[in-house]
Amino acid sequence: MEDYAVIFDHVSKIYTLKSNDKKHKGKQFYALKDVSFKIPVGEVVGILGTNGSGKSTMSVILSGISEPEEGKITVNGEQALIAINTGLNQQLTGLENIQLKGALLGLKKKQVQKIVDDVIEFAELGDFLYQPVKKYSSGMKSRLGFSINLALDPDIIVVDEALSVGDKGFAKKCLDKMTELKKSGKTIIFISHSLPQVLSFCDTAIWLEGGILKEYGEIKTVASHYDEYVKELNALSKKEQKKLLNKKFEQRIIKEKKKESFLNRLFER
Ligand SMILES: Nc1ncnc2c1ncn2[C@@H]1O[C@H](COP(=O)(O)OP(=O)(O)OP(=O)(O)O)[C@@H](O)[C@H]1O
Repeated sequence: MEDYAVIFDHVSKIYTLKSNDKKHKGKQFYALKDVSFKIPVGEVVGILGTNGSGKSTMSVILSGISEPEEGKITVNGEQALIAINTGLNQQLTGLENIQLKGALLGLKKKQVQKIVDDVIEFAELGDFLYQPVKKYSSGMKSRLGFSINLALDPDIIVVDEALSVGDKGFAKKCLDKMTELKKSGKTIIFISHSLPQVLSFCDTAIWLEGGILKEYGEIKTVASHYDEYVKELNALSKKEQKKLLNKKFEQRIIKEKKKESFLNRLFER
């Protein structure tokens, strides 16, 4: 088991629909349904899937922010999520955010100072480090979040679209850093809408569709199947696409339990 960084064993995540449509509002549905896989230590895995397929849900579960309703997750090592929205406190300055994170993790003063030094060097925020985060651009927030989480030196790194914001120069710097971490044997789970980025960076891929795991395997194979699927989907008219997606979504809604019939109860006895 130690050979695996992450094990998902029949994991399901259930959300309540917030939709305005009266038919479904308040009903529960599967954001992830019965997902099982094992990620070996040191593997770099891409998560692929169209909009709403469950990628971000997977990232919050993988990083321990949210718990699944069904199934079991085993994580061997410290994990960290690097995302656009990294849960930074908007009222606090960049520096105070680092200190807060350090305090929450129970780090010593020296360890916190090391993180501050690393962030100053990597995030290139200059004097903004002493400004409230609410004054930051989205690129700056992502730089701060990325740098803090990297400075914590986690064993398992979950990257959720964070590399797609900010300027090209910083995105390249992040990608270089990720490549360095990949070489050092870290387990990386990479969520991105960009198929070329996933293809060039990952060893394997998990393809999610409608909350279900469609495929997990060698990157080139999964990426080509996914690409074929997206092309087929895009070839449909907008009306057909909508109809298909609605139909697929209906299948994720949890139907209310049917009332146990008198006959069923009779036969169970
Ligand atoms: N907190 C929440 N409460 C209710 N529904 C949610 C919540 N978070 C996500 N969802 C819904 O769960 C489904 C899966 O969403 P998720 O964000 O995981 O998909 P995704 O693959 O990351 O999509 P995208 O590529 O558009 O970011 C979607 O239908 C989404 O609307």
